[in-house]
Amino acid sequence: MALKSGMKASTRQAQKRQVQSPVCSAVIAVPVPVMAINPQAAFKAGCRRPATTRLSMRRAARMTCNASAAAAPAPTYDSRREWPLDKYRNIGIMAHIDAGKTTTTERILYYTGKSYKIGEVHEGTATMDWMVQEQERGITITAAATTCMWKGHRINIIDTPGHVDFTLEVERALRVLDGAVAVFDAVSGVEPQSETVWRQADKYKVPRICFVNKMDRLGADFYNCVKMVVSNLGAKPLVIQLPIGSEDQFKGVIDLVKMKAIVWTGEELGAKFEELPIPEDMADKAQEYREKLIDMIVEQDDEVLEKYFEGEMPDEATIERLIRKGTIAQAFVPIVCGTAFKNKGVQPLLDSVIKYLPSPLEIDAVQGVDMNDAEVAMIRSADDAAPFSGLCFKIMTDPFVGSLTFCRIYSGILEAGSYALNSNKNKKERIGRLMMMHANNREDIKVAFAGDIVAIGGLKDVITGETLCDDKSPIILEKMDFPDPVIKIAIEPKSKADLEKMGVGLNKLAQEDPSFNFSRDEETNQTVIEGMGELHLEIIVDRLRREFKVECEVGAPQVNYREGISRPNDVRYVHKKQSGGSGQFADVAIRFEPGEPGSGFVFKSEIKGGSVPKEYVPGVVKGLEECMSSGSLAGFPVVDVTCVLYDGSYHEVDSNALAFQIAARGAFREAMGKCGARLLEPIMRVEVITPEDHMGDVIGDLNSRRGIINKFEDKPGGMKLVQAYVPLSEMFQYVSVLRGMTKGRAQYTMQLERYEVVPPNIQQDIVAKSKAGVA
Ligand SMILES: Nc1nc2c(ncn2[C@@H]2O[C@H](COP(=O)(O)OP(=O)(O)OP(=O)(O)O)[C@@H](O)[C@H]2O)c(=O)[nH]1
Repeated sequence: MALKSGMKASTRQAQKRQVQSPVCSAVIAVPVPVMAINPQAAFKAGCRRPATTRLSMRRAARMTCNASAAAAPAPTYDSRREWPLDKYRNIGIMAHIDAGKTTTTERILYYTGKSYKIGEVHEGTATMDWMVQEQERGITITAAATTCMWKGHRINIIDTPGHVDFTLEVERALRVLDGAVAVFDAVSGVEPQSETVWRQADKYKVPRICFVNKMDRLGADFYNCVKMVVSNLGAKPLVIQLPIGSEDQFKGVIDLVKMKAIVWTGEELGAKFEELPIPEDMADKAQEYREKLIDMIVEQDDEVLEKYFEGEMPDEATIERLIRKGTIAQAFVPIVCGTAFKNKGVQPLLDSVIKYLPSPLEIDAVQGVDMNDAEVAMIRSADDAAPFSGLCFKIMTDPFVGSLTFCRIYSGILEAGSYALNSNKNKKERIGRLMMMHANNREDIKVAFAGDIVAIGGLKDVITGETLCDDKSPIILEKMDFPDPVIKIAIEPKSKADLEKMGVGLNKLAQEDPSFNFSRDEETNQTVIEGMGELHLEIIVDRLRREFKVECEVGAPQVNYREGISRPNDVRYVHKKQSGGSGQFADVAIRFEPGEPGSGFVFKSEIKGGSVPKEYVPGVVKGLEECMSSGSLAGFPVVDVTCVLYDGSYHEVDSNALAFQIAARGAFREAMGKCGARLLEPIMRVEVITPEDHMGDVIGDLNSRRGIINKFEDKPGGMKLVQAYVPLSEMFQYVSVLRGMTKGRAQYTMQLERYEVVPPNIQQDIVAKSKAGVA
C-alpha cells in the first residue's frame, strides 16, 4: 500500500493606468460506452491520460483529425444544441507579463463582434481585466472567460495572467483547455514566464499556436523570436507567416500557405486589409520559408510525402489539413505575427485558431476513476449522449450572484435546475443557475453541452478541482495539482468587528484560490496568510480591505520554510497509558527515509502476520500526517519523507486507532531528532534585464543576497540578462532596490526553482526566532 499526499514583482515603474452562423444539428442521442482502461496506468501525475494508453489514444486522436472524424464514432448531439462540436474551439491566451495577451483578446472580441468598442489596457478599460486591482495596475490577475464567434465557429477564450504569482490561474485554465495561443513580444522574444507557461502547456499536452505580437515596436525581431522558440522552449516552430517590414514600417504579413501578402491599409481600429501579390523584394525569402514549411508538414502523411518526393506539391487544402494534423499531434507549432495594438494580424490569427487548433472531438478523451473504486480507470468522450461529467476549475465570488463555479463540461449535458453529483464528496448539488460568462458579465442559459465552459451559480460545497457528474454513472476526473505557498504575512484586524469580517473574507478568498492559505494563532491573536509571492498577498489584502471592508495591520513578508530529514533511521515507539479505566496501548516500528524532492508524504505498510492489525493502520497514517503539517524544528511543514511501517504490536483490549495515531506521532517526533532534521528554503530563479552600464551593480547586489550567478545573455537594445539563483528570504522589496540602483531602467522576474538546505548559521537564527515566537 502506498499513500501519497502530497516578479516580475511589480517591475512597472509607476503603476501604469490601465493600458490596456450557427449550424444546427439535431441527432438522435445514442449512449456512448464508458471504457475501462488499465488501472495501474491511471492517474500518472500531471497527465491527461494513463501512460500505457497514451499511445493508442493519441493514435485515435490522430485518426479523428486525419480522416475528418471518419474513423471515430460521430458524436451524438442533443436536439437543443446550436453548435456542433467540431465547430468549437476552447482556447487560452498565455504568455509572459505584458506580452499583449489582454490587448490581443480585446481585439479578438472586437473583430468577432463581441465588443463594439475596444478597451485598452493602458486606459484601464479592457473588458477582460474587470477586477479593480487589474484596472489600477494594468495586469491580469484572474483568468477571465468569454465566448465569441468567428467564421461559423464558436471560440471560448480564457485570457490568463502573465505574472508568476498567478501561475495557478494559468494552470487551472490549461487543465480544461483544448488549445492555446502563446503571445510573445517581438522585441523581448521568449521571456521567463512564457517558458513557465509553455512547460505547463506541455504538462497538459495542449496544442499551441504562437503569435509574435508588437511587430510595430522599435527593435521588433520576428526571426529572433522564432530562434528563441527553438532555443528557450525546445519546440519546433512552423513559420506560416512572414512579417512585411517591422517597427513603424510593419505593414502586414505574407501568408505562406496561400502565398499572398496581407496588407493593412491603416492602423486604426477596424482597419481594412487587402490580399496582394507578394512584394518582389520578399519573393526569395517567402519561397525559402514556403519550402521549409512544406518539408515539415509532408511528414504528417506518408502518401503526400511520397507524392512530394515524386515532385507533386500538395494543394492548399492538403497543406492546411497537414498543418492542423501536426499542430494537434504537437509535432510543431505554427507561428504567426502582427501587432494587436495597431490592429494588424488579429484576423489571420483567428483564422489560424479555427483552422489549426483542435475541437473537443480531437483531443484525448478525459480520464478519471470510478468513484467507488479508484483502481478502476475510466474515460469520457465529448458527446451529449454520454453521462454528464464536468470539472470545476475555478470559483469566483460575485457580488451579485454569490459564488460562481466555472465548469468545463467533458461529456453529456447539464440543465439549470437539475442535480449533479459532486463525486469527490459523494454529495448531490443543485444546479441553481447556469451561465455563459463574458468577463464578469453573465448570460443565463438553460442547458449546457459537452465541450462547453460555463459558470454555475448556487453550488454549496464544491471546491476547485472537484468533479460534477451524473449520479448514475459516477466518475472522478483527474485532479489538478496546486503549488504550496512560499511566502506568508501576519495580519491583525483593528477591531472585533473587523476580525469577524476578516474570517468571512478569508474563507471566501481561499475558496476561490487554492494557492492561498490562512491560519489563525489564538495565542498571538494573529492571522497568517500564505501565498505565491508579495504581489499575490498584496492583492489578497487589498481585496479584504475593499470587498470585505476589513481594517487591518499588515506585517512584513516572511518565507514559508519547509522542514525535511537528511538521513534514514528506524524508530520504535510504544504508547502505553494505564489510568483507572480502560488503558491505551500501541507499539509501532517505522522506518523514516528522506523522499525524492517533491514526493511529499509517502506511507508504506510492510506489516506481515498482523503485528499491527489492518484496522489500526489508518490511525498510524493520520498520526504521521498530522506531524507533517508542523515540524519539530520551527513548526514549518515537513516535506519529502517516506514512512514505512514494518512492525509493531497491539493489546487485545487496550489498542485502538487513536492509540496508534498517538504512537505514530511519538515516533515521528523522535525521528525528526534521529534523522537529522533540517530547514529548507525556497530558491528563486531571478532574471534581471538591465542596461550594460548597471550590470556590475546588479551582479554585486545579487551576490550580497547569497545569490549564485548562473548566466549572462545579450538582449535586444544593448540590454543584458543576468540570471541568478537567490534565496527568497533575500528578495523582499527587491523591486524598489533595483529601481533605485538602475534609475528604473532594469526589470526583473523571479520564480520558484527548488528548495535547498538553509546554511547552519541562518537555520540557528530562524529556529531561535521561531522559539521566541517571531518567525
Ligand atoms: N506597441 C505595442 N504595444 C502593445 C501591443 N500589444 C499590447 N501592447 C501594450 O503592451 C502593454 C501590455 O499589454 P497587455 O495586453 O496588458 O499585456 P498582457 O500580456 O495581457 O499583460 P498581463 O496580463 O499583465 O500579463 C499595454 O500597454 C499594451 O497597450 C502591440 O502590438 N504594440
